[in-house]
Amino acid sequence: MTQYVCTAAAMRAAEQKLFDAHPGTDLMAVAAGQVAAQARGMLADLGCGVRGGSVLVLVGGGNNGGDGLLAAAELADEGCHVRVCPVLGTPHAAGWQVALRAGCEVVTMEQAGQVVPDLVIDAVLGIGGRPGIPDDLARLGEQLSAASWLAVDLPSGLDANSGAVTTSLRADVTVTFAARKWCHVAPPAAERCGRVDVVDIGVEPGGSDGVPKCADGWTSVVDEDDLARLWPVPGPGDDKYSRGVVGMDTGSSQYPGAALLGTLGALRTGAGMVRYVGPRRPADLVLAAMPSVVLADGRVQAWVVGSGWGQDDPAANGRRLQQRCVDGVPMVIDADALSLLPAELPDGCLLTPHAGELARMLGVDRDEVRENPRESAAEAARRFGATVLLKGAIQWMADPNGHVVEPTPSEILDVADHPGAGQMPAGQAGCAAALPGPAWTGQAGSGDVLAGVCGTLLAAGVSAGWAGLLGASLQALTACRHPGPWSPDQLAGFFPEIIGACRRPSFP
Ligand SMILES: NC(=O)C1=CN([C@@H]2O[C@H](COP(=O)(O)OP(=O)(O)OC[C@H]3O[C@@H](n4cnc5c(N)ncnc54)[C@H](O)[C@@H]3O)[C@@H](O)[C@H]2O)[C@@H](O)CC1
Repeated sequence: MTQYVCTAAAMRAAEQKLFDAHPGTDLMAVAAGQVAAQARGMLADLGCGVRGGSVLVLVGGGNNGGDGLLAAAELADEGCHVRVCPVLGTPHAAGWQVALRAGCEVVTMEQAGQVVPDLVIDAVLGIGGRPGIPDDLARLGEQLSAASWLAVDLPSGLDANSGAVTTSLRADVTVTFAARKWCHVAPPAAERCGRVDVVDIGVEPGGSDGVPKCADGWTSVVDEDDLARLWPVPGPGDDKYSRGVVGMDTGSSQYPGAALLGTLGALRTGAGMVRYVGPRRPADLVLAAMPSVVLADGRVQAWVVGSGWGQDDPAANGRRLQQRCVDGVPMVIDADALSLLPAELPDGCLLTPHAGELARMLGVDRDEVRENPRESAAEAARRFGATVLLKGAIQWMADPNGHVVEPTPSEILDVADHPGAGQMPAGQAGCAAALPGPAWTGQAGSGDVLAGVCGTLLAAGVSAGWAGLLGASLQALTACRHPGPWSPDQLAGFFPEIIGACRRPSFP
């Protein structure tokens, strides 16, 4: 099911809403109970159990430390040998008293580094943490690396609102509250979180009106289950036409590689047929590399245009784009075609700019797009009347109405998975994010491949919004499964394996 990812501010607002509705709620006690439950499970998995186990709780000066102290007290009450170690600021006063009363032993950082416990609970910094940790804490983390680590809310030092990393602790398991934060899903931070368990503490996702909206910091982020559920798979009655014919009008004599990469993206993700209609040089290369590609013009269910056109002859590019608009089928409009958009596009088009291209489309500075990616994508979608997938570390999809209301998980579940999979419910405008991938995918040619993948999805009848989200998520997931500097064409070579595996019922 599509997951919601929230910002730290959104989480605080949701907590506040709960406090306003139910004054006096002791959320920290509930959160601590969940932390203690996780610790019990981890100690059982380690074979020592709570009574025979040893736990070290690293405690910060805020509420995250308070969670850790109350969890420490619960475990000590149950006979666990618990040491608490204040590492930053002054510990939460009430939590400290409770932990001491329960018999927790207080140790300094130096003492903590001398004995490796079964389990370390990292309750130093949570959503209130600024990125990075002091050197002595990083050293302690290394000294105790042989222990199992449980992070409360997030490994200390990560930024709740991004996948960026500086110095941080690492966890085998992270227990977080109500919803994932960006550091739990976006690499490379996500790799430091271990397994992330989202637990219910009574805080409901959503802003003041109870609806989880991008504008309030709640984003639907595609996950592997969505890929498994929504990727179009041919049935026994399908043929190449019903699966979808993708027309590629990409590449140029100067940039023939874009034609090859996009066509590869389309072929490796299930297009029934790919027609390539670009210039002679790329056409020869495409056919030599992919003999199933048809070079003749003809009926298509979606066009992919713009990748590798070059910018030498905008007038010719404009005519090229116009020619493809005439068919009236959905199009993926990429790269050099993005600056030439006509006043009216066919229904169901997907624009795939990166930040620089989106800045040019909107006539704003690139930094403005970088600082407000979601809003910029929404503005472009509204202005150009097409769905926008803004490429980057977090890939935002915005629908043409420029609204930021999202399909709810139940609405997503209702869609048939082929064809027409993932149609957004009528009247619902969407803004959501693709599953984030590693930074390795930020390389020349990735966008060309992605355009072809999205072309296959559009041709299969998937809506533009979901085509962008699923295409970008497939590329991210493939790069996660094959970490390292694989080139875009090599990653495209793994697409069939990833799609095949995720469609298997046993896929986790
Ligand atoms: N608001 C609530 O009622 C709830 C909060 N909960 C917990 O509270 C946490 C948030 O608590 P806080 O807002 O107190 O924030 P944190 O406990 O995450 O940290 C805030 C404290 O750390 C200091 N600090 C931040 N970054 C630092 C850095 N890089 N180096 C040194 N010091 C740094 C700040 O000055 C502040 O004193 C959540 O992550 C969660 O664990 C849970 O108990 C659920 C309920």
